[in-house]
Amino acid sequence: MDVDAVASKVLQSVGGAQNVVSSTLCMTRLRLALVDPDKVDQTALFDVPGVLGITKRGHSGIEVVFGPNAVHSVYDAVSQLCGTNGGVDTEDAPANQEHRLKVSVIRGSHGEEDVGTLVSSTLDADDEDDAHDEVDFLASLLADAEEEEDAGEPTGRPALLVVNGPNINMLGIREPDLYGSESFDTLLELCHTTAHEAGFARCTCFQSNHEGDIVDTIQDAYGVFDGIVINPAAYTHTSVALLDALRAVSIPTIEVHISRVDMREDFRQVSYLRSACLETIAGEGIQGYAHAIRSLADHLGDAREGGSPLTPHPHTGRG
Ligand SMILES: O=C1C[C@@](O)(C(=O)O)C[C@@H](O)[C@@H]1O
Repeated sequence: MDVDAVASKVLQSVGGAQNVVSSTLCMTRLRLALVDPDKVDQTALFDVPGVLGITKRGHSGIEVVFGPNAVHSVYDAVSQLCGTNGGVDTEDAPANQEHRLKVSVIRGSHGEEDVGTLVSSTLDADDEDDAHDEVDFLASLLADAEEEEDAGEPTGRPALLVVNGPNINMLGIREPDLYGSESFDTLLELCHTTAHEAGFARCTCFQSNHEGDIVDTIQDAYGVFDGIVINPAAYTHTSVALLDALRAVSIPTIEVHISRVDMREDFRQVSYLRSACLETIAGEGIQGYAHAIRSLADHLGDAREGGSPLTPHPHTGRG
């Protein structure tokens, strides 16, 4: 990944360096506070190599998820282009910069010794198996980003958008008895890994606590993404606007819920979006997203084999 190019594309997509008030980073995300949030071109941001997801923050903040490896170098490059040093959220930032440089080494060299040492000192994994899984995941993200960047032309494989509604970013903290103890970042990793394995060329994850932002994202997906997996969260039970947005773009969509909504309060039994979705998957924890992604891949594959046209894809030429 050419980090300078990535940083410059990120800045262009958010309205230029002059639109950035401050940049900070945490373990996996670049956090930008903006002068004018309307200048963000979300579609362009989704297209930046290495971007795993986007989360809106309040009125004028945006978080761009790069994963624990790439985020540091992108942050440095962004800070340089903005002429700021930004700041580090010390709560969850790694202890020192040496570690992140080591992480980038694993992409090329998979010498067991290097990896073991590297991981035990950087990723805080509980045991060696976890550490190796984590390394494999990081390496696969880098490989994906590079593959996309190098290809620079249509792959013929579909692009996936994963949308999460309000409070899903609180996974792991939020009512763990209902939603499990895995974090939102773990969910993002799962979506990326599964999408890659299922044959998607690209997987972009978006989360917002605001209904209008989700409507905008679904509209912007038209002509850009071939399939959507959505957990509308509480908007499931209230939002005609999200239903209309899905109908407007008519992109094949699967609805997913972490908990068993059908066994909960009466008001959760209603889904305004269900009629615009191919399928609803509920009660499988975060693995429900993996199920939904695989099912969507099957559907898109069947649609192609059966000769039914996928959504036109003027942007990338896919579909
Ligand atoms: O926020 C959520 C999460 C949810 O969509 C689920 O994933 O189980 C179920 C919704 O009722 C709730 O408002």
